[in-house]
Amino acid sequence: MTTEMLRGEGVCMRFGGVHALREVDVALAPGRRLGLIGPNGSGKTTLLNVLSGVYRASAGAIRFGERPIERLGPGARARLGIVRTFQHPQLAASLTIAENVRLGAALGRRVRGSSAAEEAARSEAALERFGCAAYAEGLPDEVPYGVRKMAEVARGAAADPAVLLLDEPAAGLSREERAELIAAIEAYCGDHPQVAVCLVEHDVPLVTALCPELLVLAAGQALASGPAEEVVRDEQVRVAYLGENVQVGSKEEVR
Ligand SMILES: Nc1ncnc2c1ncn2[C@@H]1O[C@H](COP(=O)(O)OP(=O)(O)OP(=O)(O)O)[C@@H](O)[C@H]1O
Repeated sequence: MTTEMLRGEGVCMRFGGVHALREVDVALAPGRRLGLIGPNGSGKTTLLNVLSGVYRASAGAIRFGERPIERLGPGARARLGIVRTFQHPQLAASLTIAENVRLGAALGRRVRGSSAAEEAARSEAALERFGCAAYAEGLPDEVPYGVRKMAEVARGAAADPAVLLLDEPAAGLSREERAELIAAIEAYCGDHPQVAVCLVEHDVPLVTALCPELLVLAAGQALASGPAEEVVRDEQVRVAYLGENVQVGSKEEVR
């Protein structure tokens, strides 16, 4: 089990004249559940991309434990156990849902040298947990959108990650599907207490039901971070993003 912390320090990302991230610090220690919130275009996806190696930061340091990993691409970072999911499922169209999830498990196998039997067990468990088992032999185009979204998370979970970065896994899901997803992520977290999870999500009651801590981005900058109850009361956060009536959610309320 990896016990390294993924850390971004002073992370900047520019796209031409757009400063998507400005001097953002983030630390994902083992077991941390961090909700990443903020207005549209505030830099949440960019931060996940920079942490997972999809983008190379314009400035700042990314470390995994003591090791600088800025130069590693997404594949190499995934092999270290830094795994991300995408808002729009990135499933291989020619592979079944089960085969897609097995790809995730195979990645975990390369990371940790686990056996083929362990890899198969992780795939089965992830398919079951994230409600995909009944659709396992379907192609992504043949299954409902909600199943594709769940399969995207299942594939990440099957990789046996040290750090799991989830980009809006609940976006576009029905109320029932969201409840199912929350229950599944919650159960996954309960069974994997060492995994650091960073969840990007606009629904604040949902994200705070799963994550006791929040990092708020606004215009690429960290506006606030800390315990969710404090962050949602923060005046700047309310003005920039939340408005007046947002409360933290409990797992029961969002079901
Ligand atoms: N590949 C890119 N090229 C140019 N600009 C980009 C690129 N990716 C992101 N941006 C810009 O960076 C800023 C942050 O975008 P990002 O997608 O990270 O925001 P976000 O907080 O995830 O938004 P949303 O909640 O809408 O998903 C935006 O101004 C966006 O247009």
